[in-house]
Amino acid sequence: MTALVHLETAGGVATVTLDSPANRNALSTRLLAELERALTGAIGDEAVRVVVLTGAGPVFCSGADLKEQAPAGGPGDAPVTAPVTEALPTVMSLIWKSPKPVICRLNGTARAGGLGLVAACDFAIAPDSATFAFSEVRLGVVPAMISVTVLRRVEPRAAAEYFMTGEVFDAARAAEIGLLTRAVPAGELDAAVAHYAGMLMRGGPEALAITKRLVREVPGIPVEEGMRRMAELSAQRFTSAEGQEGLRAFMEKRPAAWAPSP
Ligand SMILES: C/C(=C\C(=O)SCCNC(=O)CCNC(=O)[C@H](O)C(C)(C)COP(=O)(O)OP(=O)(O)OC[C@H]1O[C@@H](n2cnc3c(N)ncnc32)[C@H](O)[C@@H]1OP(=O)(O)O)CC(=O)O
Repeated sequence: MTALVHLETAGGVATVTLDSPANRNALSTRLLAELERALTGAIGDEAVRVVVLTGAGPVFCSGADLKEQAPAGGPGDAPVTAPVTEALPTVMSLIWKSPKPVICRLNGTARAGGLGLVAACDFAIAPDSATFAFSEVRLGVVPAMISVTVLRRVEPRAAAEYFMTGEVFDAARAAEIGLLTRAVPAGELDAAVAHYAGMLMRGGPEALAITKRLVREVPGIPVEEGMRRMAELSAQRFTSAEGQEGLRAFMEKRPAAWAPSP
């Protein structure tokens, strides 16, 4: 059986590719299981500093596999199961909680569940020709699982507009509302991804993992408690082995020599 997800690692970057272009990389049970395995492998590999998630073909991801979810018959049939509801949250959580930064390299358009993956990633870069839609309501379902990641990236007015209308919007608008980090000309996509990956490689791996957690968690902490806890954390970091190496490298005018990723 041909794999639906590939994992390749080179120069500290693990690239995870959704490879089911015939159905536009729809999130089938099998694709999600392979995606979970590939991400777990990439995140757990101490040689990996940055994970890139991308897709093969013209579309990054068309969302839940609608053929797998579809009812088999007519009224009176057994209730339809929804396998995507077991696996998609697991995969989004893996990306969200990964101590390593995850860049989504959108090879093209994305819809619904695919946008849950996009929003789970720390960075998302797409060609300016890509289009987006939260098409769930038009199918009589809801953007429930993906709302957990999308509502942490997209500003509320835009989320209400696009969740409730299902309207298609372009990459420039997706960047404006916080769904994308950047929309770039298609020919500049790989250079943009390499640029971000290169910058991420320069940071201390532990510092990056902690900073990723801060971005997630600090907005939920009351201000006074946040001030106290972050001052403690900052003091710990200046005296940590990694912080000390960063400071020595600065004094000695050389690149820091980081230990492997946590
Ligand atoms: C997670 C939650 C909900 C969901 O995710 S619901 C999923 C909603 N997704 C959609 O509504 C997207 C449907 N697809 C499209 O709109 C288009 O295919 C596209 C992504 C815009 C790409 O258009 P393009 O013209 O490039 O391709 P085709 O439309 O000709 O499709 C080619 C081929 O692929 C099949 N296909 C496309 N999308 C899916 C899909 N999601 N599932 C299964 N199969 C799909 C399509 O049927 C064609 O197949 P043929 O056999 O060739 O006809 C809920 C929560 O958050 O809780």
